[in-house]
Amino acid sequence: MTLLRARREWVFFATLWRSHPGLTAVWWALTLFRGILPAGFVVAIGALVGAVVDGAPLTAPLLLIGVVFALMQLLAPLHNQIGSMLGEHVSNRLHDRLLVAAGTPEGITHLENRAHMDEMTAARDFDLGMIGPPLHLSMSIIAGGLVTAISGLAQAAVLAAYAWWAPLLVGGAWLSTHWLLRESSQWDRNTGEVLDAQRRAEYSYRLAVDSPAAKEIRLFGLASWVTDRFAADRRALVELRWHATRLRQKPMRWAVAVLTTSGGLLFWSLGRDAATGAVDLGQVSTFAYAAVGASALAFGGLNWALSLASDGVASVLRVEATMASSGAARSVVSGRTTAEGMPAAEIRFRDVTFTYPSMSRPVLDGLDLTVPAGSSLAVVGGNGAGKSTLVKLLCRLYDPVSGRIEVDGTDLRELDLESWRRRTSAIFQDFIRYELSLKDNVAPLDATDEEVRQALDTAGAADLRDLDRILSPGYENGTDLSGGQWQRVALARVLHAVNRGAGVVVLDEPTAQLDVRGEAEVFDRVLEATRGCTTVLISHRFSTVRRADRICVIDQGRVVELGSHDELMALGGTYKRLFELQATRFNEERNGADRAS
Ligand SMILES: Nc1ncnc2c1ncn2[C@@H]1O[C@H](COP(=O)(O)OP(=O)(O)OP(=O)(O)O)[C@@H](O)[C@H]1O
Repeated sequence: MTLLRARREWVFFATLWRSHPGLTAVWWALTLFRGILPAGFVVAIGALVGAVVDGAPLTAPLLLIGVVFALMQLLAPLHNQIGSMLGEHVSNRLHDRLLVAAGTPEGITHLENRAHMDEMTAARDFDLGMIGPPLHLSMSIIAGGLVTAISGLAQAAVLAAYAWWAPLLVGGAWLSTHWLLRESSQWDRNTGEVLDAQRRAEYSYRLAVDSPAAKEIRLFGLASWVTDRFAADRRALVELRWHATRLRQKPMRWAVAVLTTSGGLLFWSLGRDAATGAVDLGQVSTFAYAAVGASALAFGGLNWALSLASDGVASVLRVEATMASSGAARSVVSGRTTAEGMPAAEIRFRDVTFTYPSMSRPVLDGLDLTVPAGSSLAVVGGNGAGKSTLVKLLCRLYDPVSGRIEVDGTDLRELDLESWRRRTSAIFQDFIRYELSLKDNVAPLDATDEEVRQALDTAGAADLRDLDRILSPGYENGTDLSGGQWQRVALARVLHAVNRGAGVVVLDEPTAQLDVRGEAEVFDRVLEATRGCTTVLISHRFSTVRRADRICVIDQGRVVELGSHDELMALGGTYKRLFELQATRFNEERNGADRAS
């Protein structure tokens, strides 16, 4: 029983039941009923032939044949409909569980780790039709297989009325063919090869049909390249499945030989008994039809659709288990101390070292840094220096590998994560452009129109007034914004959180897409609105950076310079060099523009 319970198929059927017991009960009842109908049909045929031979009334057998025949025709579409509804229920339930499983871990490592991503790919695609039919369609293929199996068994049972050995002969042949062809009904879709092809196919598909990549794809003439990649990956998937589930020649020959021999023996015996009069003509008809019907078991029964569907369900459940137990996914664990009002004194990075799980070299390597509460700190450094990583640690999307981040002397890991995240607000370099209304883009959770407008005004987006307008041209009355407008909306999101009580503000390249005048104006307003907050600003624009109370330069995972703009200029180090380089460029460009005009 334990072995049975561990089987994917068992888990699949148990999931059906848990998703909708009522529909599952009806689906099983119809499966059973449709399965035994063919046995009723062969018995009715025998009764009709017997009545003709005996000259008995034909009404009852004819009526029976009519009823059975009508039921066989009517129940199939009804069964498919119920199976389809049940499939929808199950996939909705599994999608819900998958979203919860993926969204529950506090950190984001699980979404970046190869092993977890493999599991997520397998789980997420269970219903997308990328490698097999979606669940609502699979249900009728699975039902078809079960009906064939039950009908074969029922007709084999009818054969028991002829001879005790007849069902054993048919059953033995069936078991042999299934054993011989066992490889053809199985496909391990969770191999790295399959999952990579699946992920690539899905990605190529999205590149081709989603709008973000549309411009580049056209401009670089990549349309057919993307289509070809998609076609190749799909073909690879189909081929992988074909190789796994195709009927193999040698076992197939053996299966045919076994079936021919067992069928030959049965019909030879039936013919001999009919000739000697041991069985009458009606019985011969019944047993002959039953023998043919039972042999359908040989190739029918449980099929690849069940294997695929069970695999998909098992993947979702496995993801749940991984998310609940995996060290990587749960590495960020909430503490208990409330972060209300923090920081009152300072945030301090103490000897912090951090390495991404997929990398061998640390990004931050013994970094020490103190940010006084209520002050602003700008972080500068070359590309890949670790600036964004620093603020991701501050937001506790990851935890340091060693060292600690302290808020007023308390390790960040000891703070209640929810209250710390309420205290923190951030705009990341790759901020999200939600395909939602303007209001939801600024304040996805509850907020008054007035609050949203105020945040938009401060972020320099006062011209965006229609809060209900969806920011995607794909919707009725939807629209799109320019890059700079989007950035102002994302800034408004941060400012709204500040208005709601966030005291730590992370601004990762907040003005990269604003024009020069807009940048100065918006940034002044943002500084004003976040006065009193502890602000960490990352920017390559020194005109923005110099406004911060203090500036730190990061190199090789450590702070190499720290001080105010004037202090760092006086120091004459990296900051001064970078600042002057940018200022010279800016002046050259401006002079060029002046001369041109
Ligand atoms: N999720 C990740 N997984 C693995 N490596 C990562 C990840 N994110 C960043 N890195 C690597 O960490 C290093 C630091 O990245 P980070 O984004 O912190 O740099 P940055 O200083 O913000 O750079 P930029 O100025 O280009 O934005 C880079 O080498 C990058 O390749």
